Amino acid sequence: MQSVRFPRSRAEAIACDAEDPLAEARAHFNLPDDVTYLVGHSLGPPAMSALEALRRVGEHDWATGLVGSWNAAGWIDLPTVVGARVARLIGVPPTAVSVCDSVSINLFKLAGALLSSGTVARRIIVENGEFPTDQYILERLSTLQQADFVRADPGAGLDSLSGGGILVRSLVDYRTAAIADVKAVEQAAQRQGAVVIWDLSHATGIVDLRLEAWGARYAVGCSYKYLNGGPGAPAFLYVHPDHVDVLQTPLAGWLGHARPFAFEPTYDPADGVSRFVAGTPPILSLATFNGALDVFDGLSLRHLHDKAQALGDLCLAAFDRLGLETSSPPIGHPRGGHVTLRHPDGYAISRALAEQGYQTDFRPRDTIRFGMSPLFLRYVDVWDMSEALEDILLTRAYEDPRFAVKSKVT
Ligand SMILES: Cc1ncc(COP(=O)(O)O)c(C=O)c1O
Ligand SMILES: Nc1c(O)cccc1C(=O)C[C@H](N)C(=O)O
Repeated sequence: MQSVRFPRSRAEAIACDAEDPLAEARAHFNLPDDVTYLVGHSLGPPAMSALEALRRVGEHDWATGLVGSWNAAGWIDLPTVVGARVARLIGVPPTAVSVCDSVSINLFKLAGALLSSGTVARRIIVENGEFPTDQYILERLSTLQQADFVRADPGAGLDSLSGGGILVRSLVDYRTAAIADVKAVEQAAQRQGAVVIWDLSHATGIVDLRLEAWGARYAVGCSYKYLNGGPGAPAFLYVHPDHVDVLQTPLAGWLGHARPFAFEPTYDPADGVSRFVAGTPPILSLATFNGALDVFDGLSLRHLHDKAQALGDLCLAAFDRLGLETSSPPIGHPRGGHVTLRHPDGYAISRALAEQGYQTDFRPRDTIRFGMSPLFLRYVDVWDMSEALEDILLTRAYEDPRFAVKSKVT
């Protein structure tokens, strides 16, 4: 599976970088010299092409083109134009994706539309341990729509599907980076007359997704992690074209209307997944995200995933050597783009690492996440980080009281 050697020394790590078929992608980014960025699983850094798009949309399209840019710069079509680019990365037809709103809102719209479609039992199943917004949004939606809400144990969502319903599942777990077997879950769900909405937030741009081939019909996901769309960039929503016509979004906004500029008093849904665009898109963010996607042109998701996997294995080997515990799939086993380290002093250790320029993040109660974004991270970065980690643990530098003070965003 991996096209790279496993480095056993710093020199070998440097040699791996020299042979890396993705090495040139790093030149698309302009990261600060004193930072090793291991948080691409939370907020991807800006590619130069994203910053250029942001400048262009602000200084040219908005400043000069003014309102005419809705037509001249194609703003009005951006949700579907950018959607087609995302579609390639998740393995679905180009017309099957709209870029709009946040993951939270897209989940609400999609699950709400399915609940009222009459095509599936009025029951939503979410596993405990799913990303909190998924749990909150779906529980509230169930209350609003008077549907059953079922909380399943982690990994047991499928067991709750007899009788049908809507299972919401992350393709890559936000804590452990474990990857779901989409094809198997879809087959099991479809056997029971149930449907699955996939949350692709931690999967898009890092896993070689083939959603259509795997039988997946519905998904949502964000753009600001491995796709590097920028903070607050709009999310996306996928519905397979064979299943979209029966869906009515509960947020029937004018830009999801078949003829928005006819200004008709009653709602008539647009064709296809465009009906899920509710109100005016955040054009500055959407254009920036469009620019960010240039980096993926001509790149193979397979290569990206293989490199993330190899970097993660290197990191896990260091944890092993240091006697540290992980909750991520072990060396050689498929996982998403990050690896975890579990330690009772996890927060303080992540702060101590940050002070040396190694940025990671922390999730309660004891988990540090190390993002392995393959577009800009080098083998030598992971090697050096593991040496810094070893030093922090040996000297107990993390016990400095400064590192106990929690910041608002961790
Ligand atoms: C799996 C998952 N779903 C949803 C979200 C949140 O989505 P949003 O803030 O776009 O609603 C995140 C991260 O923020 C996430 O990791
Ligand atoms: N979406 C975020 C935000 O608005 C602020 C800070 C972090 C985030 C994140 O992306 C968290 C992330 N989804 C996670 O996996 O924890």
